[in-house]
Amino acid sequence: MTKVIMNGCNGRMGQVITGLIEQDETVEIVAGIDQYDGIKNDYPVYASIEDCEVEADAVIDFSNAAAVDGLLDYCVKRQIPVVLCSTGLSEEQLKKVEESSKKVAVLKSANMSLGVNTLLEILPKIVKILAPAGFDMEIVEKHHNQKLDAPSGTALALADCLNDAVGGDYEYKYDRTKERKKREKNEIGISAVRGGSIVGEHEIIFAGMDEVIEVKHTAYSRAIFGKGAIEAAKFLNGKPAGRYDMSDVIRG
Ligand SMILES: NC(=O)C1=CN([C@@H]2O[C@H](COP(=O)(O)OP(=O)(O)OC[C@H]3O[C@@H](n4cnc5c(N)ncnc54)[C@H](OP(=O)(O)O)[C@@H]3O)[C@@H](O)[C@H]2O)C=CC1
Ligand SMILES: O=C(O)C1=N[C@H](C(=O)O)C[C@H](O)C1
Repeated sequence: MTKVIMNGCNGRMGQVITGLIEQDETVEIVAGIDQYDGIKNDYPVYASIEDCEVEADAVIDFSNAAAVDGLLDYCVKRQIPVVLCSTGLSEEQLKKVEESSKKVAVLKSANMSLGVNTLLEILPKIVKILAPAGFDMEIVEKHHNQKLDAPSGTALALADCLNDAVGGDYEYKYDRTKERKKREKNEIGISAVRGGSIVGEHEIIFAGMDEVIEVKHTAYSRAIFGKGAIEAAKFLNGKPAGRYDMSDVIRG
């Protein structure tokens, strides 16, 4: 049995995970953390993680970037592995993730779905052929109108994946309105669309001379992220300090 603290338990993802865990006998939510107290859960809910002294094997976090510093301090202090899913982290916070992972097990992933993590595995092969052949690379992501961060964490992870595959010299372009000049070869354009209830779409466009390849992932429900996060919590249970990612979980 993996005992989980759900950080952000009353949010969209927190509630999806609460529902999924009710159907799974190998995992249990022993406490939730959320400032919003308008939802009745079958587990105790604390307004602040510092107040939670419940024994747990892992924390699953779907809250927001502002909550991440306190969360990492808590997990290091109490030696509880953490599945970190909130996006929009600053450079400083990313460094803190790295530092914290020297003291406790940290799995950080901007996208917990099998589909996106499979894309991250296969994209390098495509990029290594198309980028040297002169194809331009652009990413378009679409999300619901409640999302706080832009571009999405997944779009940035996809851009890093493309960039790393071809030597890391590409520049990310989020806005082309400020300058009047042609597109540079070493750019990866990243565009964010926000509207309605779109769960999440990520499209990678490889545009060459007279031909275009589009690789697209569409999330039709939040369950795909929830399932991945639960598997990640089970995987981290008992793991030593270190940095883990979804490829570790998928490969077992
Ligand atoms: N890695 C992945 O696969 C995915 C990542 N995400 C990311 O997860 C995060 C949450 O997404 P989503 O569930 O849609 O967002 P929601 O806003 O629906 O849920 C977040 C919840 O966390 C609460 N919260 C805010 N501050 C804290 C805090 N300090 N401690 C505990 N809880 C807090 C919020 O309360 P209040 O509303 O009062 O602020 C809210 O109830 C986002 O960063 C999103 O980008 C989302 C889906 C998939
Ligand atoms: O906020 C969301 O909803 C999502 N956020 C993640 C991101 O920023 O990439 C993952 C997913 O696309 C949904």
